[in-house]
Amino acid sequence: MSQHRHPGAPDRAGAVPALPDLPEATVARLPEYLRALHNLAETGHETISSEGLANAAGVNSAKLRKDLSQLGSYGTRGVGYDVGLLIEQIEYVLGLTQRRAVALVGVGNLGHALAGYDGFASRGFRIAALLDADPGRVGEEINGLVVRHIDELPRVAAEDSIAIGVIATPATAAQQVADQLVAVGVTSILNFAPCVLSVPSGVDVRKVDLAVELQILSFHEHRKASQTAFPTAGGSALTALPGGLAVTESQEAIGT
Ligand SMILES: NC(=O)c1ccc[n+]([C@@H]2O[C@H](COP(=O)([O-])OP(=O)(O)OC[C@H]3O[C@@H](n4cnc5c(N)ncnc54)[C@H](O)[C@@H]3O)[C@@H](O)[C@H]2O)c1
Repeated sequence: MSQHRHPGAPDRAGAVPALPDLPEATVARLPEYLRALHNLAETGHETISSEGLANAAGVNSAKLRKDLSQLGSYGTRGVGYDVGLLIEQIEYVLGLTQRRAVALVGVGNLGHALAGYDGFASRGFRIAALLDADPGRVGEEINGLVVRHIDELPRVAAEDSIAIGVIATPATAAQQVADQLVAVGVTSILNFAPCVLSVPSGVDVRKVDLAVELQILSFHEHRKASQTAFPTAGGSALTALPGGLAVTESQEAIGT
């Protein structure tokens, strides 16, 4: 089967038909495919097999084929996927054909690191504004951008067509900042503060929490240690849980 354009690609008149409703897990893997494809393109690859792309992206090849088939991309038997075309298709689906302007609110330790990171531009994002409530930070220049006071958000949002707001304030201020972003029309928020935000329907919030990732790894470390610490005699080892519970090795300690 040959590769063809995504069914949701713009028609000749420029109208944008509805995109397919992709599973969240597929959407989460598309940026991994895109990163791998850009690396392949940079190293001179024009085509790539599904196995090759799956390896480069660190996913299972059957899953990759299923994900890409949902974009209308099947590759060509014996040849694989056209790297350039697939980049175009994924960038189209992810809405990366236009550079989206990002406002970063909270320019402390984390905000400084994010504002100074050059990698966003190559992935389709432009940090357009840095905002903070601390007058001591206002006026500071980072990576060519001057930190402005959060009170200027309405003007900044109008001038720079802010599409995405990034919150890097303490958790105590995050809800207020989210409300301010929503009030100026921002409908996508990336929240680094360790708290749950309440937003109206139609506003998408993604949360990044490295501590949660570490806790998940801690669980796996704990689980591996429990498996080696209690060798099985006759098939199933007993692991003590707080509260006098016990589970066999074959059960999950969390989520059963
Ligand atoms: N997600 C992660 O993995 C991760 C990692 C590190 C830190 N964090 C979180 O990121 C946030 C920032 O951490 P940090 O170490 O940079 O803190 P920080 O105290 O150095 O910086 C916070 C900044 O937010 C500003 N601020 C406070 N209230 C504000 C408001 N209402 N409007 C605009 N700006 C406001 C402060 O003036 C300050 O400059 C915290 O919530 C922290 O828990 C998350």
